[in-house]
Amino acid sequence: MRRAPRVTADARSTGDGSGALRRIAPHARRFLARRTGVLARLALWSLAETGQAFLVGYGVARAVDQGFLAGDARRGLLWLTVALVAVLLGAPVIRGVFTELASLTEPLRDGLVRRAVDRSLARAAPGGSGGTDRAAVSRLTNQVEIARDSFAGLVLTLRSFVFTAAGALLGLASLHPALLVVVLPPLAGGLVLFLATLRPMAAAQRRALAADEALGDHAARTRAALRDLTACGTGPEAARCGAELIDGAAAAARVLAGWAAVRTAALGVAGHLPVLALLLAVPWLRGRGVTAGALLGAFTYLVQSLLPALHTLMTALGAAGSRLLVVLDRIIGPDPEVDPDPKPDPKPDPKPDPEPEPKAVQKTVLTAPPRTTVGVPTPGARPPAVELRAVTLSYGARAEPVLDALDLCVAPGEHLAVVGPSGIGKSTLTRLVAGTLAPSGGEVRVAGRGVTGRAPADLAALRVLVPQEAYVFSGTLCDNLAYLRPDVSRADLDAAVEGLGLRPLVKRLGGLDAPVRPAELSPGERQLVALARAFLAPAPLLLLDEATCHLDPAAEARAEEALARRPGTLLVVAHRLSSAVRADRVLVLDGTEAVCGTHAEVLDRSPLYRDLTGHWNGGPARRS
Ligand SMILES: Nc1ncnc2c1ncn2[C@@H]1O[C@H](COP(=O)(O)OP(=O)(O)OP(=O)(O)O)[C@@H](O)[C@H]1O
Repeated sequence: MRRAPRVTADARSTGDGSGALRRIAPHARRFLARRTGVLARLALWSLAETGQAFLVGYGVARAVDQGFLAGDARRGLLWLTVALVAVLLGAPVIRGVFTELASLTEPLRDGLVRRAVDRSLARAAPGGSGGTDRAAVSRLTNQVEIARDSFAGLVLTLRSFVFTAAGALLGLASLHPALLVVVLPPLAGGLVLFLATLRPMAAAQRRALAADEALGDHAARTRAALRDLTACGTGPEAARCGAELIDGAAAAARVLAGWAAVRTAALGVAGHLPVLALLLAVPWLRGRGVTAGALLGAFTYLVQSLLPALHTLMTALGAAGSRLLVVLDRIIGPDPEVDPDPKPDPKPDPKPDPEPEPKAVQKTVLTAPPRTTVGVPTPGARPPAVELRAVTLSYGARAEPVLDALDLCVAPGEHLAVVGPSGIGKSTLTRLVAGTLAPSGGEVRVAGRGVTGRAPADLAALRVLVPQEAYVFSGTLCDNLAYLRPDVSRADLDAAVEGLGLRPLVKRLGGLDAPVRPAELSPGERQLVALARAFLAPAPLLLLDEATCHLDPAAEARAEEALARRPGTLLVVAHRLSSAVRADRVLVLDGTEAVCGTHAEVLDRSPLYRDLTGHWNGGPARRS
């Protein structure tokens, strides 16, 4: 997998925009990669803006030099008409741009709403972190709209700035290269000054949003508990707490306003200095043969094209850009409900990066610990239970890979937990190992045999995959349990029932030979049946893809321990910390960097794992 520079887990909490950027970037790349057609059409419309920007200044310069100053008023008017037509052409161009823009912003809005609803439901559902997700209302309404509007504004202005600036700078160069020498330095200086304010501004924006959500949450809680507060006489305390939150929100808004003022100052410098520089440099430019028309054209470029585009860009990037980053991070990034504003970890990262790999080989090699195997199996030794060699998986020809050059080696008998944020590729990995999905590149081997293209019956002999939604068919309970091993003995069946904790269900149904009506089983019971069926399967490798998500922690622990005791290898997509802690090793997928090791090792090496454990614990992560 590609290695990214190490970013500490607290980058998000300290409000550092780079942490949010790192989390958002893969999603953004995937989103844009799926819309190359729209982007190409936008670029085509925008090219017209380049021509328009070029013609406006060029027309004015030629009108003066070749027309009015040369005594040819007709020619002058003709060039001015060219400039005027260029301005008027802006209307159909903007119409085309807006038509394409909707194809970018509406899917973004729909995706964010889906994500916010999913997260809220996951929190509220049994097995989720529980509680009412009050901030969801803010995310679903206010924040999604902010994201859509900010994104639209950003695309509009970024695109307009790039294409207009290209046209204007081309025009300046075509009038006289010396004009660029005068105009470019103050312009670039202003831009750099402005860019320096972006990070602190994003941090201030994040704190303002967090304060806003905390206030909303407090108001909702207080309203719900009004009777109790009055009965217990703790109303004044709740009011004091509310007042503190209001003060905090006001302070955050003031800091934000302060940065907005600094940004406006930077905008003033960048917006006016080039004009001033051009005025001061007139004698020098005249000495270099710059004509009066070229000077007038240059002023037209500055006043008409470059500076308005720069002004809009700065306003959009400063306000919409930082707002978009912060809002997207709150909707897509780690659940902000868990840890709205944790304190930064005062301790420096105790360990440096593990031995860095040569830059040319940008992949992560994750081998089993030496006690079980070495990277390359020795002749005669048992092959690894699972082996991934430079495995890459993209769901589309031009889609960003979900897994990128991943190497992994799991020893026979090992228990590996796979963790990572939602949508990172955990199910994709299990499907690749199960052989139901072919990699775009690289090789997947189970027990030393390639799985790609293998017949279903052969695959069934190698592995069992238990997905989140367990399948139970009509028949007897015994039929269901013995499905993958029809010749199973009664003693083994009993061992599976005991081990997996199925006894209460067997009793309720009236014995192993009682008929099962799948609709009458709870999701947890269905999962237990599927797990017991996998427990009895002869295949040496067991793949559980969140297959215990409907079980309570105790039932999950009992089932996983039984499955780990079974001879064979266990690969579990974990959705609770306890599930990862039970495993021999944990594989953390985070899109740009995969880390594998024991729970303690990955806790130390992976900031994402620390974040996840913090989330699972219902509070900030602790180092063990
Ligand atoms: N059949 C598919 N076609 C296109 N994209 C897909 C397909 N299946 C998964 N994806 C995408 O691949 C990425 C990884 O998905 P995957 O289901 O492997 O993630 P995950 O880590 O298991 O997520 P979760 O924990 O939410 O189940 C996601 O962006 C998902 O939208």
